[in-house]
Amino acid sequence: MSEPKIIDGKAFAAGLRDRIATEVAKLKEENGITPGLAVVLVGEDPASQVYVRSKGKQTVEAGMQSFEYKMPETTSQEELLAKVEELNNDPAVNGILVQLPLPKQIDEQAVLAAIDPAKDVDGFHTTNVGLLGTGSDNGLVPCTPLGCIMLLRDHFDGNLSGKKAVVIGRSNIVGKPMFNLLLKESCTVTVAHSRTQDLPGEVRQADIVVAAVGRPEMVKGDWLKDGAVVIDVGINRIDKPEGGTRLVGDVDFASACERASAITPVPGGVGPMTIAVLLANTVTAACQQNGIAVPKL
Ligand SMILES: Nc1nc(=O)c2c([nH]1)NC[C@@H]1CN(c3ccc(C(=O)N[C@@H](CCC(=O)O)C(=O)O)cc3)C=[N+]21
Repeated sequence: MSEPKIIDGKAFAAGLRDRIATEVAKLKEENGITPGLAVVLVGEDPASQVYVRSKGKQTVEAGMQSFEYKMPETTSQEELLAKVEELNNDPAVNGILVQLPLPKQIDEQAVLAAIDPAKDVDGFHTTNVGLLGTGSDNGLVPCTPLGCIMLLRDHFDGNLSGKKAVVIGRSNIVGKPMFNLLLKESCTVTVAHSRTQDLPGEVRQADIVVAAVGRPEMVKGDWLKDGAVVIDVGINRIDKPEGGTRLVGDVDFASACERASAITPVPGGVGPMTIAVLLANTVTAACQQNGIAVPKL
């Protein structure tokens, strides 16, 4: 194989944000609506604070309103549910994201269930999960998997039909919605996980490999079929031998480059797409709430 194409998620996300900004300007001008996104962060996790800050910055850059709520690590479930209820009832808020994971005294499912499905820009509410699972176009779709699909559609000029895809990982946040989205694109989809018997053998069949296991550099290049397209969802911070840390994906990038025809890097691949799609979902939510046709982004 020659060198693979590096799928530049960072550049794609920048283009997507430009298209979002154009749509937001139109919504303001033609409908008098400024979409608003509320992000709730419970606790002090430094990585989460970084993401929340970039979400806020990019929301404002796209011309939307950003509301940020920082709550202490000791917040009770009752207090967080009260905040969610307040945001559900706030007409300036079109999208609500409660940053995960939550502290252990809080039941994550109870909080996700409390978010108004129409404002659920993460797409984690069972109503939206069900809409995606039944092939509906009316729900809100989780940001990271939708970002992966956008990169794949772009790479394959919109046609994924009949491709064999393997999704590694079965989380509610990435693996399961990714399965549903690939199925909707008429791929033949296998979901592999920690109990899969012959993971390299499953991966070897795939035209498209989506790795979302959270294990640094687990997927090796010699598992891949020649010419496979690799989407690496992992973001793992590992120690460098010479000191300091670096980010790596769930795929061993160097060896994967010897087999893949295209691959997303880490950083600069799927990660930047996640926030750009969150902004897109906020526009979608604002349009759906106001009976306006959802723009194609
Ligand atoms: N309810 C909820 N929804 C989320 O969408 C959500 C969440 N909780 N909790 C935390 C994770 C993490 N997350 C990322 C967003 C952007 C990058 C990103 O932009 N990464 C860049 C830079 C990475 C870096 O330098 O740290 C990259 O991969 O190139 C990564 C990770 C959203 N999350």
